[in-house]
Amino acid sequence: ASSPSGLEKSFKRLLTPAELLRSFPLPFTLKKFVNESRAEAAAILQGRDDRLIAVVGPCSIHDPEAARDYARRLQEVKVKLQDDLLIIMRTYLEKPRTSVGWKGLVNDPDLSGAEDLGRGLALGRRVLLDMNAAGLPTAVEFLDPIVAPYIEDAVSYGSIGARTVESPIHRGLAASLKMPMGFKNTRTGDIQSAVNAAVAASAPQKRLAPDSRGRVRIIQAEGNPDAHIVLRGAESGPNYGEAFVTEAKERLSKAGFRGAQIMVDCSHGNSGKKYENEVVACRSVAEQVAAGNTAIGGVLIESFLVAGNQKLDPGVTKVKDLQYGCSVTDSCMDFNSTKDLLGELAAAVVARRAQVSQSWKEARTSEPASA
Ligand SMILES: O=C[C@H](O)[C@H](O)COP(=O)(O)O
Ligand SMILES: C=C(OP(=O)(O)O)C(=O)O
Repeated sequence: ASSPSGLEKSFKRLLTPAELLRSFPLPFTLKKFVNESRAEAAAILQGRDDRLIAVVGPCSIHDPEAARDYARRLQEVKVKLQDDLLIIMRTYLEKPRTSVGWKGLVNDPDLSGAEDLGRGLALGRRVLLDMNAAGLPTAVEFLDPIVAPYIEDAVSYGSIGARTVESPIHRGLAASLKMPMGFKNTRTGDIQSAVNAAVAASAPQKRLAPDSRGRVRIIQAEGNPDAHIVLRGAESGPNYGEAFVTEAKERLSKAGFRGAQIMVDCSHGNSGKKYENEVVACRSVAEQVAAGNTAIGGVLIESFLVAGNQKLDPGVTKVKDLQYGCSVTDSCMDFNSTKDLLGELAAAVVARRAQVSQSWKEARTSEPASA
């Protein structure tokens, strides 16, 4: 095949989404599991289910074996706390960088700078299938819209990140994805951009996208019924406090969203990228929930087997020298701290449940999720 731009040397044919899905299919039982997990997350975000969503896992997946190891442990906690939390595993395969850096498993599966995207897509999809098979629904950030059809059937919760939240392309992509989609505030802390994105993604719209055979088509996106916002803090400081949650809720109401819950990302600007601060952010959320705050629908937590992070310089770092179970992107809390924190969040849900009146419950269940 020849390149449309004439750059034959860099032009390599990729499997179509249909071909990759045929090689690594999502079995029927897991398809059902994904659908059920999406529905559970949607019910929480609409306030019909009083649990919290906890999206928990490494900042990025770089070692599929360590991801499987982590998933086995997280699944036990998921089952134990399922009456109060819906635990979903952060299975982030694409990393948006502030300037340069490793771009994630899909872009560079060998962590070498070779950027073998064909292998990356296949490996990324297999990791998602493995997480689902281990009993964990998955969450990803959707970054490159071309990647989405290769993986989206195996994803139960999606995010549009702080760097792309204002992009009409990403808003349009979210409008056609079938799982609840969270929109982050910008890196400068602009919450309104996330609200605007949620409004835009809720609307039915036409967009250009490749179909499963790679042919570009005009797609009719239905609009995402569970678009919501995620407070992730800013360069200037955190925004997980009660005043920010109230402000976000007011902005959502003004934009016509009444029942939509807010998610709080305990990492990034809310932790200043230090895992120790993530714990502080998460405890604040737990306290707000325990005190009866009904606007909070969940948290995102960066966590791996061991605490901290390590430097990965693709092409320079020797992969065999990397520490097992330690993040190669943002710093993560370790598994034991994660387990304790999830227990605290579950206890906060129990406390909220005990004090939130029947009339509130009735009011929430009779409200539409979005106007
Ligand atoms: O979640 C991960 C990082 O915060 C994001 O990819 C940006 O990282 P960077 O600022 O190190 O590029
Ligand atoms: C990059 C991420 O977050 P944010 O968009 O909030 O920086 C992430 O969650 O991996």
